[in-house]
Amino acid sequence: MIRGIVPTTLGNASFIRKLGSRWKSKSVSSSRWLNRQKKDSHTKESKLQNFRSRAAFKLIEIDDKYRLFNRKSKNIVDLGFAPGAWTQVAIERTKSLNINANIIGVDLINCSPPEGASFIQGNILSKQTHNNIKEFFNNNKNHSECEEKPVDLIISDMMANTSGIKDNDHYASMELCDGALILASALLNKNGSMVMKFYTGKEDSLLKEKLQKMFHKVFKMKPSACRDESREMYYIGVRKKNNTIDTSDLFS
Ligand SMILES: C[S@@+](CC[C@H](N)C(=O)[O-])C[C@H]1O[C@@H](n2cnc3c(N)ncnc32)[C@H](O)[C@@H]1O
Repeated sequence: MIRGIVPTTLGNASFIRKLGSRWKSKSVSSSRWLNRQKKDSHTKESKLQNFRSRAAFKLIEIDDKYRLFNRKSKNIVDLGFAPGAWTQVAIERTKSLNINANIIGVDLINCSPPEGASFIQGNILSKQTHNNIKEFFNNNKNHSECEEKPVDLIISDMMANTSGIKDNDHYASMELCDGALILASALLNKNGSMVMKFYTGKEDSLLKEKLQKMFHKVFKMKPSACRDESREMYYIGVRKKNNTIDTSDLFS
């Protein structure tokens, strides 16, 4: 288990985009009573089912629809792991398929993984974190020699602390998605899949285009476990086209 790897500074990563002047100010929408009720019922249910957070239900819904966990899901990366509910779902779903999967959670904040998973503390916008993930799979081989890349599935629920300023939150989310895509281009197997959370805004279709360059099919989904007023949404990229996808193609 790798723990306590201190994140390197954001500025060190060559691929970090400069957000610059795109950051603009806008007001936040208020939450509605009905939504709060829905959230509360998921929170109660997550306690009943011993999930670390109600986020578990979002992944369960996505997987029920798109079957991300399958017999090939032997090596899984959970980006934005903390507090760990998605990893709990990954452990449950792979066990139910009789797969002894390597599951590694990655997060900026330190957090103990549930039994059956490992954890790296790191920033997805840092090259060092990508190297640490690669090293984890080099040391925990669970794939056949014919597979060129070590990862079969990337699940990303990453979200930076929201500011309430829609554009800022959107661009911060796009940056995290780019970090996840760069990881996928380097480590995800041909035919591997990916789910990523994003905060909706002007660059949604640009992100979709990048995913379409990498995956055979791309779907958009807002699980019912998300609050209606929330701008969070998920893209699901199914079956990576090639082992090697040049990041310069993605970002051109
Ligand atoms: C909504 S929470 C994830 C909940 C988690 N999926 C679960 O089921 O418990 C979003 C997480 O993304 C993490 N995060 C935000 N920016 C990140 C970054 N640059 N690198 C890695 N993790 C990040 C946050 O620290 C936070 O824990």
